[in-house]
Amino acid sequence: MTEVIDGNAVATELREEIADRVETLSAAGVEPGLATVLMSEDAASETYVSMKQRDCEEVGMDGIHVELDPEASAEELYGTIDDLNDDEDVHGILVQLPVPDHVDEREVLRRIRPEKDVDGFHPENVGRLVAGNARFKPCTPHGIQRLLAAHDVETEGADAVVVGRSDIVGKPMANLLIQKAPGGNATVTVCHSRTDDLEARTREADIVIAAAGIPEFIDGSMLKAGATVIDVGINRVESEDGSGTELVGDVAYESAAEVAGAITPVPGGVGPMTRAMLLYNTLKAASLQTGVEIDLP
Ligand SMILES: Nc1nc2c(c(=O)[nH]1)N[C@@H](CN(C=O)c1ccc(C(=O)N[C@@H](CCC(=O)O)C(=O)O)cc1)CN2
Repeated sequence: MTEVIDGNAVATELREEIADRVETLSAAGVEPGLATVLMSEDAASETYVSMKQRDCEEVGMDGIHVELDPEASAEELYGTIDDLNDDEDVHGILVQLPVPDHVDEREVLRRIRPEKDVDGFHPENVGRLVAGNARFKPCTPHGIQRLLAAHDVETEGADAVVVGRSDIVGKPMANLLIQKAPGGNATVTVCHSRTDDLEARTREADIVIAAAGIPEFIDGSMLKAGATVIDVGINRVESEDGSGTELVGDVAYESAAEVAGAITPVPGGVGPMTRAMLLYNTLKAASLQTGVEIDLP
């Protein structure tokens, strides 16, 4: 029987533990604050940001939301980041990606103070992660590590294939999986659009992380029997009956579930964990910035 890895369930448990730590900080006079910045009219980005704000409310964090016109200048966005960097009540800053083409994304990520960079995308935080001394692990790969642990999927000695090499998921995921640390010690292959014979690699893998951004790219014929399959894709496509749109992952779920030992659904798999790890990083940021120690969950 294929095990369904329920991200909503694991995220709910983690949120409860985070809410408990928020109370501890609050008793010490610290209210963790997360600022989200949206410079886009993309419906998906708007949804993700409002979900993040709702999550803050649920765990008792202070959610601050700034919305900028997508036509506004890059300088206006940089000014907003500078103000949030200087605001003592803001412990974490997240600029929802992607930003408009006229804005230099690298400059945006460099501009956020590394201590408030709860995405873990600032070059200093990327360097720390690669060196095995992460301040903030990027939310999606960290969430995947937590999901694997929650379902007792052993990474040590496992052959893992990461399909996708983005800065947000593929690269940090591969880095976390090779680290000499719990949730690491895997042998990792990173595949991408120029990889020859992708199937030959995925068929050898104990763990497949699909983060290519291509709807239903990985199917059952590409998997080893019993493999753990983690689907990072969130693609909105026309529904088969033509009645509207639906969300599908990078994995063809039905066909993959016939072969896999364990698999994440879309929605309800990796997405909720990405958001839960953002709360985790904000909690950690608040603790580090104020010197109030807590037991991170
Ligand atoms: N600054 C950042 N921007 C973006 C990131 C990021 O980590 N930091 N990641 C992605 C999108 N993303 C986070 O913002 C994200 C995507 C999806 C979900 C989620 O909860 N998905 C739900 C379904 C939601 C729906 O109904 O549409 C699920 O999978 O169950 C959370 C976060 C790009 N940008």
